[in-house]
Amino acid sequence: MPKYKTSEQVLSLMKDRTRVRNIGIIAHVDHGKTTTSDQLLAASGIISPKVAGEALALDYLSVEQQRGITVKAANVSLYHEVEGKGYVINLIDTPGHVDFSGRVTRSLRVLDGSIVVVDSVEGVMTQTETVLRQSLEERVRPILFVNKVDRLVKELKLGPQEMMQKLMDIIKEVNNLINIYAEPELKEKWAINPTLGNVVFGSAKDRWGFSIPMAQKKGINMKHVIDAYSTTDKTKINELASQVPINEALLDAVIKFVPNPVDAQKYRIPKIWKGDLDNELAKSMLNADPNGPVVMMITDMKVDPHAGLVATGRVFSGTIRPGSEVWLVNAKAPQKVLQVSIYMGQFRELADEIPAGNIAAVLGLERARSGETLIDIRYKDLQGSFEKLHYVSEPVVTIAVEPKNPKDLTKMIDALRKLSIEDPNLVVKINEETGEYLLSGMGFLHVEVSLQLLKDNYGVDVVTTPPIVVYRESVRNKSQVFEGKSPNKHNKFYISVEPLNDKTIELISNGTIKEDMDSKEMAKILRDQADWDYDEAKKIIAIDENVNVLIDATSGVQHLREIMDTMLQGYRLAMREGPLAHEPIRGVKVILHDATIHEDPAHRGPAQIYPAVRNAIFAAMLMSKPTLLEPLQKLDIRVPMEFVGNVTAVLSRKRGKVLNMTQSGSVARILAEIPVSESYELASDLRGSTGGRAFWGTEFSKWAPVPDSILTDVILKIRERKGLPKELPKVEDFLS
Ligand SMILES: Nc1nc2c(ncn2[C@@H]2O[C@H](COP(=O)(O)OP(=O)(O)OP(=O)(O)O)[C@@H](O)[C@H]2O)c(=O)[nH]1
Repeated sequence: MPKYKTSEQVLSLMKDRTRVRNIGIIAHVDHGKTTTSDQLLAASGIISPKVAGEALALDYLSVEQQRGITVKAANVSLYHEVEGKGYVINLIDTPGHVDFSGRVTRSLRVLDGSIVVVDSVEGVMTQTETVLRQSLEERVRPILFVNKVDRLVKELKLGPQEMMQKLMDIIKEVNNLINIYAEPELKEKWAINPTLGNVVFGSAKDRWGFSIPMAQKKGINMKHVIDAYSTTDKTKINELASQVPINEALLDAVIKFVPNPVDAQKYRIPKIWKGDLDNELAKSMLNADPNGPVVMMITDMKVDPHAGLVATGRVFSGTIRPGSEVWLVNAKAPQKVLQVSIYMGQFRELADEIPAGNIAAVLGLERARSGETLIDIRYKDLQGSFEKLHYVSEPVVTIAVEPKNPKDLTKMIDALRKLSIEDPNLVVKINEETGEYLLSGMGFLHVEVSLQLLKDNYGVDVVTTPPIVVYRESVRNKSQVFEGKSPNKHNKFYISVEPLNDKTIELISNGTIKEDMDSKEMAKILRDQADWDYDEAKKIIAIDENVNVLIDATSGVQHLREIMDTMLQGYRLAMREGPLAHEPIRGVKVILHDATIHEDPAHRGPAQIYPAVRNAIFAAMLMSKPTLLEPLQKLDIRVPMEFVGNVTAVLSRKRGKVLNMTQSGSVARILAEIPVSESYELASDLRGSTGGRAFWGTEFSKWAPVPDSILTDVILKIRERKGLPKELPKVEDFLS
């Protein structure tokens, strides 16, 4: 029977850090995360067990309900007893669709364990791999839940032996991924092993589940499962649900295998804290000390129509209370906490204090954004912050929006601002030339869902342009050195460009190389891992957000030091809008060889320096086989063998490429890549051509050059759309 607990009881338990677990449920889309969370919630006594499974309590946004997918990460604290001892489990629901993977990244930061849900029929899919990799990279320990075991009986009609075989295959695949992605010292320790009990088999929908030790203890085996599904009568299924309730199986495993915050922070802090590990802040975090200085990481921001901004995150050290004065490391601002609370589904329950190791909602931090580090104000001089959150996807689809009713403009701008605070992966910009509001997201679905939120939550109806895919500009050759002159002709920069190699791009994208790191350390990594010349690598003076680098190869140029900041700003501005189509530049190494700078500051202001730097970079780019890069999407498709031909036909019509194809039984698995620009109607085309028999997942794959055969056409179309002259840019445009 579920134990019903009040929020006070939960709060008091949170103070005993050995009784706390922070977990999330992660999975490929549709494998059953929400149904699973829901069963756990029902069992904790927060919603009635009768409606669990239908109410989908964590999917509380109406847009999610309409689409049946999880968009927001909702938090809830659960209560569970093992051997007479009570525990608090802070559960974060994470979205499965890849367009929302930014939220998965943020949720994982506050967790110590993850329940990886895998559909027993579909098995391990691309996003299972992605989320498991993210989990392991954050040192968040996985346990496995093989869900929808009923389908093995009802749909595949497997016998006990075949069922076990199928389940063991999934376990093998998961262990294989753990072996690839876990750090060496964790590979073995974190490998899953069904006989120990860190794998649960079950059906979330039918509310039963067991690990092997639990099944042995209760005398249940696969034959009982097959029996339960061999009649239309639900009695036996219900019996199973009361003998081996899913919540008991999963929460027992969580309490046994997910470390408590004190144990977890010992190995997680060295991984996620960027700063001295010997100072008081770090020491207190390593011990999850509730009496130490407050250190908290904010991973989620929500706009509450009544309460204002609600910041949610994990307290890693100290105890946060109303009145706590904290320093916001990124915003560089002091703020005062007004209220603290814990989550009970969509509601917040006020608390007097929340100690280290727990997840808290905090009011009063108007200047905080996702990713912010809060430090007790008395310790603000002890520098340090949490490692930046690395997102696996980038905003690649953009639409322009305007309010249906022009009177709603202010309302729309305010709503867009709030949406982008809540979802840092949603980028809102104004097109300076046209005055349009541009909304960029990680895919078509992400943008569509945001528009619906705009309507549902803020009452703003908008008209939009069709979605536009975002491109990047890059080069394929090394250029000669070009001279860029300032309008007054007194300042000159001599610059060449060349492509960065793939390894360098990877090191910058995954945060291994950062502008603010020690230049010798950076040079060493680039030399050892990316074939750089050490001396050249040491001269890198800027790395911009779109993955380009600037090298200062000059020597003894007079006055260069004085204009360095202006020049860097000019470089960054140039990288934001390239010469071909004003799309951001990516993967380019810019080398400054020489310069002449006017001695009088009056003649070398930004209005002179910016265009000079830009002209030299752009002229060099146009002479080094420039190209556009387009985002590609990875597809993982499962389809009955007889439809393989139809699927590949759809793919090839959309400039797609099959990367790999394997067969298991009568089902084919096709891994493919297609340009995002071709993916707009992919869903209906795939469904249409397979009679609805294909299922698939998508994921951002990479940036790749637009084929030469359509390059000019694509450039001209973008230029036209942006109101630029409808002709290809020429080198002369940038030479004076
Ligand atoms: N047969 C069967 N279906 C299930 C089971 N659990 C969940 N489902 C169904 O699978 C579908 C997806 O379940 P969700 O819980 O919404 O999946 P999710 O992973 O949360 O999906 P997103 O919210 O889109 O990320 C729903 O139609 C569920 O009813 C199960 O144990 N057996």
